[in-house]
Amino acid sequence: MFDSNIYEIFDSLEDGITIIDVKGRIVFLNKKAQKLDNIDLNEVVGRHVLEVYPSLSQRTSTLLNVLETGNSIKDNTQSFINFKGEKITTVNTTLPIIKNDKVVGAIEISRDLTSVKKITDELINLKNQLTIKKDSKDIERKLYTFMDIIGESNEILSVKNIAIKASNSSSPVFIYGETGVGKELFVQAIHTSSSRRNNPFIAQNCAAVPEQLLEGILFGTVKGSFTGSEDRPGLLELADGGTLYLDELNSMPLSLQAKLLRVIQDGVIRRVGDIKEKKVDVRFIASTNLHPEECLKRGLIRKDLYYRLNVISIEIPELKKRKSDIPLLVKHFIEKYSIKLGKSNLGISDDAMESLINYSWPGNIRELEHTIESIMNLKEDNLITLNDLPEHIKACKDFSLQNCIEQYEKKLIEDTLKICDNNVSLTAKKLNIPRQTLQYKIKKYFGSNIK
Ligand SMILES: Nc1ncnc2c1ncn2[C@@H]1O[C@H](COP(=O)(O)OP(=O)(O)OP(=O)(O)O)[C@@H](O)[C@H]1O
Repeated sequence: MFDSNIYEIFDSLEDGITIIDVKGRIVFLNKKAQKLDNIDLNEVVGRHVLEVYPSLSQRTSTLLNVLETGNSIKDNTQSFINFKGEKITTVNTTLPIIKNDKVVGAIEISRDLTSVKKITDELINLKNQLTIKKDSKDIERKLYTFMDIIGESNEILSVKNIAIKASNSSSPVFIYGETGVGKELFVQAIHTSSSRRNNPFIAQNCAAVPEQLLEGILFGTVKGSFTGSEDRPGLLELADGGTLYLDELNSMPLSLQAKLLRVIQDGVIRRVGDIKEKKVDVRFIASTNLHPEECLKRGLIRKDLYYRLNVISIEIPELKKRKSDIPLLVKHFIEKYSIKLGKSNLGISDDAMESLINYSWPGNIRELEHTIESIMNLKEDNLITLNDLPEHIKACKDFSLQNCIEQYEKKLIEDTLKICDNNVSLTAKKLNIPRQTLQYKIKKYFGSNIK
């Protein structure tokens, strides 16, 4: 049917390839397809598809369907038990082979999603267990509250303010913020402060699972909705009464976004392949780490869905735009990992802190947390110094003369105040400067007035 060297190319592919002729007889299975089905090409070549795969019928075989209609079938999820008894899940695209305007066969390309499907099934089971056992003490999942959000900058306080208001309602929320800024932290805090706090909180990253499986994960499936499917609730059902957080919404296929919009508007869901509808009461929170305008411009998010979700809008600023929070966060993570690693609470030198403040943190708070964690794992003494920092952060120390003089001045004032028992007049006398000048410098360096 094809040039002989194309079969060699097919054999080198990661996807399974199955080819049948116009009579439905197997012409070729590449190596991956033989592995998926646990079948030897020599045993099946020339035999009819239904003879080789007795669990299929004229109606359910996509290859025979395509042969009959001449139309291709795209992204069809299929789960089946192969000849070794293994459960295999593939996503298939089946195309007619046309010569001189006539269908002379069909080709099926199968992407192996077995391991991904296994992981997503386990994930749903786990989320299911968490929701079912929400009242039992033995499986208590600690969700974040507003108390866990560290930061006193105006930027973070105004975001917190909006989020606290959001927790008083059940309206949808749309959150935008770069990766690692704390979106999920805020979402959890909104849930735990809301009236839904005793009901499920479920988070799903839309980019973490293949598009073809996402619909089943969200909406659930019924037996027979696709080959090998099972009766299983989706996350929308599991989140009933609670909050569903959809992270990286821009990775959700547009067709699924349309179905989601219907759920938000009508409050009813239908499992994949089901005819019955079910009422659900879910609070929706969605987020993206790409600016919403950009998502709309690139057509990654449906406009109608965006406007429906953006009832309460929250934008979490990057860490570099709220540098005054860095010292607090650093201290918080030092404390956190001191407890976790069973170490005494470490200190941090001024120049190390200065580099941490000056660095731009493209990975935001997650990067800062990992940096502190990794330093603390290696640390043997009690003070984090410039030398403990990774080179790219260390390089952020400000070596300008003005800064060096200021750092020296700060240290000198600190030491003299200590010697003088925090008596400002005595310290000023010792440093030979007017008392008011000293008071101004104390405020500048330490942010407080020492009497
Ligand atoms: N203000 C904060 N105070 C304390 N910890 C924080 C704060 N913001 C973020 N974190 C911590 O930083 C890490 C990353 O936060 P989170 O997962 O909420 O970020 P995200 O914006 O949802 O990231 P992504 O977009 O990659 O999903 C978490 O360990 C979280 O606890």
